[in-house]
Amino acid sequence: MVALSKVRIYELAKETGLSNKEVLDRVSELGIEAKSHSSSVSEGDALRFRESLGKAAAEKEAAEKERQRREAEEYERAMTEAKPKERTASRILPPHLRKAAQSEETGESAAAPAARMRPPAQPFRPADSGSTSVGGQPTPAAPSAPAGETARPGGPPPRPAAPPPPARPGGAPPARPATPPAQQPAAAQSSPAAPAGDQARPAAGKPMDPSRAAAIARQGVVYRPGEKPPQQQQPTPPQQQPARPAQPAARGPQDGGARAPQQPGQPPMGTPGVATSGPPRPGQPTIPERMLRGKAVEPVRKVETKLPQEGSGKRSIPPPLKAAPKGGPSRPAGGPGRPGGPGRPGGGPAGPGRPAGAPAGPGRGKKGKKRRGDLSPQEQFEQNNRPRRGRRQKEAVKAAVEGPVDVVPGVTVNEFAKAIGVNAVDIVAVLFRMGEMVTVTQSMSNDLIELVAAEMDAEINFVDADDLLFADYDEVQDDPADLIDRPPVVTVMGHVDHGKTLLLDSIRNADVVSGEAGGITQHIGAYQVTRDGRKITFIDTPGHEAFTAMRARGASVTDVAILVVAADDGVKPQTVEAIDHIKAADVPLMVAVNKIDKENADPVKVRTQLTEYELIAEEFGGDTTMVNVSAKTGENLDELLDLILLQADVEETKANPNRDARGTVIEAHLDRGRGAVATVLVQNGTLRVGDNLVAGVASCKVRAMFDDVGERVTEAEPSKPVMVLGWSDVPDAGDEFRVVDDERTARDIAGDRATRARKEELANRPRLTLESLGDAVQEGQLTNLNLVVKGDVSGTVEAVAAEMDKLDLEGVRTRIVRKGVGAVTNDDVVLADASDAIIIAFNVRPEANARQTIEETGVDLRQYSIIYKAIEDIEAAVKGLLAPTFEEFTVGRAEVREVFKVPRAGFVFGSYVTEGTIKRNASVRVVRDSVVVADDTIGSLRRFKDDVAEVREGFECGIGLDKFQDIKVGDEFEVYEEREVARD
Ligand SMILES: Nc1nc2c(ncn2[C@@H]2O[C@H](COP(=O)(O)OP(=O)(O)OP(=O)(O)O)[C@@H](O)[C@H]2O)c(=O)[nH]1
Repeated sequence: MVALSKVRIYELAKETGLSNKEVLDRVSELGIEAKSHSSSVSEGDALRFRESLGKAAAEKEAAEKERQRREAEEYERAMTEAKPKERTASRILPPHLRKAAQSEETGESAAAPAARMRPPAQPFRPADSGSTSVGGQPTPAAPSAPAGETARPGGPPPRPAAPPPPARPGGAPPARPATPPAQQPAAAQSSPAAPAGDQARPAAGKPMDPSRAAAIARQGVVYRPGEKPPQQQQPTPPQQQPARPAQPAARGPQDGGARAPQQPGQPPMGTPGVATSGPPRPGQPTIPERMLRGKAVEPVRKVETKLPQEGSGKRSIPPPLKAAPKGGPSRPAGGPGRPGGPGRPGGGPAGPGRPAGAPAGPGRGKKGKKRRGDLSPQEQFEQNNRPRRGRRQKEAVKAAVEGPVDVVPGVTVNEFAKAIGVNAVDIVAVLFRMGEMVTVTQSMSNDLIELVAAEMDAEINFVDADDLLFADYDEVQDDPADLIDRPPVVTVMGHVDHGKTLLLDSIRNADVVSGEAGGITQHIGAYQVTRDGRKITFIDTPGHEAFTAMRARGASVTDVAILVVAADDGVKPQTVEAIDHIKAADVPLMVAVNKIDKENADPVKVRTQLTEYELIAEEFGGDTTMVNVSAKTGENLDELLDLILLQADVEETKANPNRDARGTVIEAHLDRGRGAVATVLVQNGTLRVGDNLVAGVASCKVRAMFDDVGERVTEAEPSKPVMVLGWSDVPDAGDEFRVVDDERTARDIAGDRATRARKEELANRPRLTLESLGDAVQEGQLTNLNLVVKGDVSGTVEAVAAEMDKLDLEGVRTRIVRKGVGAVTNDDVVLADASDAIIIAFNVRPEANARQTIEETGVDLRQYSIIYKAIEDIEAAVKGLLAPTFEEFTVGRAEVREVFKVPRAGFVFGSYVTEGTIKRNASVRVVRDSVVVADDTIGSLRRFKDDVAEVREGFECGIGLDKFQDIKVGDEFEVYEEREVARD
């Protein structure tokens, strides 16, 4: 501490990085008298002033350090424990995606990514005011100055209360030795000497991403409001370094994690070559950045190689460097692995790059070292942040899973990403480039899945969910010894009134009359008759509609199709349709030429007509069995049955009764007394009472079974139709039923299917939107326009509701199904979905879960801030004249984590991009607690010290707004743009 009796204002300004005016204002607030920059205050007052700045920052930093330390540990542990692929997937998930992932994974794996998102071991250092840095003379760093020497730049001695070197910048005011620019490089170098551990402990107590604020602050981009950091020097922006820092090396510190602590006397911004141990520089990717870059192809390897650095600050300290080979231009030693190294040669010729002989930091990929070494930091930064195209994209988006991947149609982006071993964010990015805005929880169409797969070189097979579910069952081949003949299953089809029903009845009645079956005939959708001791199963719903409906559901139960053609009527349109369906199903066909008892019957003509459809009777030399019958008299019905059995012999209809049953629901209905009942046809295995079934979205524990004559049975062998009781719900005809292990499994599977079915239905259901209003009105489909109105204040809501009521919409009546104050809630969306309503939101936004439901349901949410605009839109929409061909799209969201005040530049809001992309000059709304509080433009966008055009999801940035400055931590920036949309 240097005791000074008097300190001038300008000295304090220089020391703290504030402008003279700001210092004056502050001392004035503290009741200290000072008129101008040359006024002096007592050392005691100066100390009060410094403390007023540094106290809060110091406490904050301490907390931040502790948190980051924990995160760094967690990160390392996670990286060590996690399997490569898991790491790949989770690491790069931003917080809001991590949350989704957490629901699917273990708490630990979900937590790991969180830690990974922040650069570890970065104590928060309030940015230096920049007064020195901005104008900082790019003094070449003392090339090979010994660490010790460099550590203490010759600059002015630290201020009295200066904290120990490594410690807190933002901390005590005294902490800042106002190091003259020229000496700062040396100061920075001192940092390597500091215990790596210190640095490795991330700072931060900020509940919200302190590392980000720290990173930004360290870069001298922004400052904490009201907490002017003590004279913390800014790391030199790479681009200002005389000698280009070798990027890979420059990244070392970060990668390594255990950074050399930053000395109070850190090099000022602008000082070339500084930054070795300092915060990440523009060109230096933060950990999340690196993760993103490395993710898809070799994410694990990349990170793993860096990890050692991170934690190796202590275990692999390379020997101090005298001089980097080739005078390594500013290869910042800062790597954790070289705490003792002469930190940074500020670009000096003898920059202590990698210690001689020291192995290249594991964190430096070959590529980085070779290809990026010649890039300036700025170039490298741009390369890091540019949209993934070309080589980088190619690397980044390749599927990590080799070989074909089974994909169930309708998978979400998250699920698909997991399946092919990439990060969901990559898929979102790929789709974004294709012009598709999707979120990770959204389902992908098959087309999109194929496109993404092609883009990422993933080989995929579309599979049915059930195929996967019951793959084990299906893989078990029946032992031929277990196979027995099963009754053929017959379906009757033909033109209307040609006698299908009578034929079925006659066959059955003949059978009943024959006494081969007892009990009272029950129409359960199918029945069995016996002929010469062999059974035949008839589906007793005639006509090809049922046959087709079943086929449409994937059911294939028919072994033989009987085409009924009335001999007195010949081939008719539905005869032809039936032929087509039977052929399409590739089912053996027999023709029953019916009504031969009638006088005008002409069976030969029928045969002749059928030849046109490639059905040549055997007696004509063809291979189609045709029998003349009379359903009325029963003539030749026995022959028909015999021929059916013959056909079955040819087809070899066999099954294995010694396994769990599977089959098809023939029909089902809700019975008043017995609940849901379904007739099922067992196609393989044996169904027993007590079995647990799942069919479509229904599950069943078989309570009881009845056969086609009403007899209670305890089991049903192959081809036996039985009515089953015990269903949770009414399954659909054509649903396949399977036996599963237990009731819970059955319920779960059915529930999953129901959810999936609902999603599919919603995805395919045309939603009422303002764009589709006109058409709906014109088609007479819409007479009531339901609206849900939400607003920020009740006055607005009432005004909107009143205006909507007054709308003259040409016969369409508006009906406000709900109005209220506050954010659009999930329930609002559910209500809108159920009532096919459009949501009008005035200055309010949907809550997170509501947003998700909107995505899932497709409910149209319209956000307005001007009432007449809403009225105009709805009026125009009803008239089918909705003019705007532009629609507003939210392109990104960012959460404000820190607010900084930059002298002469206003406020900068340290933010984390939670979704999409934040773009400079883009329109932005400030949303606070789901309420829009401002509409503005992004005036500045920075990554560290660099102005950038855009910042993507998962990255931190500093955002400046053109007008609105009253931003609070926790506010959300909703960046939007208007895009031309195709009108239906
Ligand atoms: N004479 C005679 N009449 C028959 C014969 N088969 C059916 N019919 C009569 O033809 C009419 C239609 O018979 P259905 O069995 O209802 O014909 P369908 O094909 O089931 O008719 P849809 O159910 O409307 O498609 C009835 O009046 C039957 O009595 C037959 O072999 N001889």
